[in-house]
Amino acid sequence: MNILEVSELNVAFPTRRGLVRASQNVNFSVKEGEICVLIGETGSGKSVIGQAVLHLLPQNARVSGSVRYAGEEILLISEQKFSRLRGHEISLIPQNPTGSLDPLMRCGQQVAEVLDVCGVPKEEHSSRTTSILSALSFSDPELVAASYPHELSGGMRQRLTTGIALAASPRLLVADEPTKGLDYAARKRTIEMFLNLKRRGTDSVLMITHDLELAEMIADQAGVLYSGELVEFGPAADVFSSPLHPYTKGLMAALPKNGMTPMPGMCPGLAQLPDGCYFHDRCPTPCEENHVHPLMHEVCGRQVRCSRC
Ligand SMILES: Nc1ncnc2c1ncn2[C@@H]1O[C@H](COP(=O)(O)OP(=O)(O)OP(=O)(O)O)[C@@H](O)[C@H]1O
Ligand code: NI
Repeated sequence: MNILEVSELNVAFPTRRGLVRASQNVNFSVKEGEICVLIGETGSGKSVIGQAVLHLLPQNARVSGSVRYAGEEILLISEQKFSRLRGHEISLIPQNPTGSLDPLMRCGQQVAEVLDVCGVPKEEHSSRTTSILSALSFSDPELVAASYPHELSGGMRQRLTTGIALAASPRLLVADEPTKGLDYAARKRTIEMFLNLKRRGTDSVLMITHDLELAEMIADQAGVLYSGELVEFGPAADVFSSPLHPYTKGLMAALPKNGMTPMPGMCPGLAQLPDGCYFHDRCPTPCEENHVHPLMHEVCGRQVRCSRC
């Protein structure tokens, strides 16, 4: 069953430079128990998709299309209706863990507070908190539960906010750049934590990240965004091992294990997008005719937006 279905999602921002088309006709879905990762360069429109799913887009955003959660349309429903889903059904791992923690409350209590709201009996709070913290790769979960946020490192705080998001047993977890700004050790722990979730196999996750190594390790499905559009979407193992779109090929070639070959050029401005292929100017194998904008089509069980594929 699909826990999340995004169809024909369009998000645009009116600006002085013109209409910034941050998300264009985006289509993808996430199955229950699956980890779906969206990758792409800065400004390609990854976070905007997460914000649309979580009703976190700014007021001035022009939004159209459909986002279905467990079969129910949620994109343009009232904030009052959406607030019943937020936290319990759909939970966000915030980018800034420090701002989302209460500095005066012990970490275990902050997890237990969520358990309480979700109706978990008081006598189970302590054992449930310990098991949640263990799943997050904390070597001493009891000690973490008894600590205050300032006593933890940045990486530990990041994992704790994930624990708080998981405590409500949400059916869908959205994580935007969970390894951003973490040092080597903290990033390693965070990756371990997501690998634990993957092994558990019950959590549905939409992850947005620049971290291609993390994406490759944990994703079941991967979507590649370029200039606000998906250019490739399909099983992550295939996308990483045999990319089809020339942009995906360029991203993979830039990975350290593949020789770190940088991709030349820049993506076009989202307020002045060309009519044809957005990747045309950077493409190592551009098509001769570039009048028609390529559509997503199926190739080898994947969706690809390239007229040469
Ligand atoms: N409120 C806004 N007003 C105008 N433009 C915006 C607004 N929010 C986002 N954008 C633009 O939309 C585009 C997509 O932004 P988004 O944050 O989704 O990119 P991203 O892929 O998540 O990038 P990063 O990897 O840097 O986080 C960017 O060009 C951004 O400048
Ligand atoms: Ni982002």
